[in-house]
Amino acid sequence: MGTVSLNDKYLNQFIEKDEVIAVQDFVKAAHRKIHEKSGAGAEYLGWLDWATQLDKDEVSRIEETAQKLRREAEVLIVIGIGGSYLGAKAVQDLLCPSFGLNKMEVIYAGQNLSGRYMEELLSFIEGKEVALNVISKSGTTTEPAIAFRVLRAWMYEKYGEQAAERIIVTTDKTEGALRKAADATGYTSFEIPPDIGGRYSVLTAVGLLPLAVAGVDIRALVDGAAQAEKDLASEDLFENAAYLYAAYRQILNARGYSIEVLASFEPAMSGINEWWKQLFGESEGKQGKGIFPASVIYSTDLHSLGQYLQNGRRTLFETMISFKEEQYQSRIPFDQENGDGLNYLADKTLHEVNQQAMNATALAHVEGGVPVVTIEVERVDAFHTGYLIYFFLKACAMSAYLSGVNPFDQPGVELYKQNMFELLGKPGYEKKI
Ligand SMILES: O=P(O)(O)OC[C@H]1O[C@H](O)[C@H](O)[C@@H](O)[C@@H]1O
Repeated sequence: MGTVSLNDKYLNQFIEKDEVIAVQDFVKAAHRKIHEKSGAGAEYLGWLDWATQLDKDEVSRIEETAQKLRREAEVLIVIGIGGSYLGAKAVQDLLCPSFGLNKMEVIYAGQNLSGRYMEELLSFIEGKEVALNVISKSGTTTEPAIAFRVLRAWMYEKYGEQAAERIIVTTDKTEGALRKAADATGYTSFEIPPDIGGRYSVLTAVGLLPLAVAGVDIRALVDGAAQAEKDLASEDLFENAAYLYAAYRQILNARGYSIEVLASFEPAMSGINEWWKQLFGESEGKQGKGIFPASVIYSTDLHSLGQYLQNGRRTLFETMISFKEEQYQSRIPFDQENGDGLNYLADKTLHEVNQQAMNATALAHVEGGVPVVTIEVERVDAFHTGYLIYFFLKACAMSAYLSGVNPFDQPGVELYKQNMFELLGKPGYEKKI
């Protein structure tokens, strides 16, 4: 079965093979850091073989809980921020129908502090059967904690003590306020492994429970990641597409291409774009280094940011995601009048036209001085999505180590929190502003 591969035909005029060969030794050294767990942040490498090690009983428990929630609720509100929601939302966006065909709605809260968002969400759930899945590894993040407080009050108002049956907690095994709440109230709970950081956690209960509720085949998702784990285990970057992608990124970065634009021709990829931005942005953006992760959805953005990509500052490179298989057969009809002049496309599928839009865009951008690398994904399904996720996790760890930073911490996220606590008068935070 074809899976996920790298196509570098548009890169050849930007990168010589010798340059790639020259980074091979660095890749091997970073590979050892990952596989021998000897690099910075090595205590967060639990994701590396998670998919093959995952306890199948835990998957069954997730599926049973999901079935119960699907029976008892019409809406699941997933409360979380960053790595505690982006992965589930990404996979849901990609695999579930775009237009409300799902019987069970899975929606998100706690990823912002907008009063408007909360008010509209509360009106939306009025009169509906609701369940909550509150997700926070630390159990102390302010945004989801506030959302949980508001929504938990709503749940107890509606269901009384029975509300506890409809609240699922996903958090650390022993630490944090959420773990205490789960232990004290008897909420059903799932553990986030201590050796898997938030942005690497989509294949744990963090992502799997909401996705199972949304109707995603979570076993196939995990199987895809397990396949990638096997396929992407070589230290040789010519045999490991994730490492080759990481090497290309760093070679380009060293030449001043410091912005990477992840481009898809499939609107359902917008969630993956956001997940990918957190993964690479938090992993690499430190010590004054890092490739800035940006994203576009085409054709939409060909008619807005496309101009910049074509003719703006030449500091960006583009990573295009292409889905090879034609899974949807929507065709352009023949029209007798041909008033719009589109009969030359009659009987072609939208997929065919979209593929040509992609080829045309890549050619144009290369001509405009933008290096383009393509990640080809065989088809859109749970298996290939799991594979793609693991591909990016492994590439990200490699790329961060190649640039000399710890892929698994995010020290810079703390400063705004400190300032916010000071401004809001949180006990224990001295005024410096
Ligand atoms: O799961 P939590 O502990 O609530 O953390 C949620 C998010 O918090 C911060 O934003 C971190 O920078 C992220 O890496 C993390 O994913």
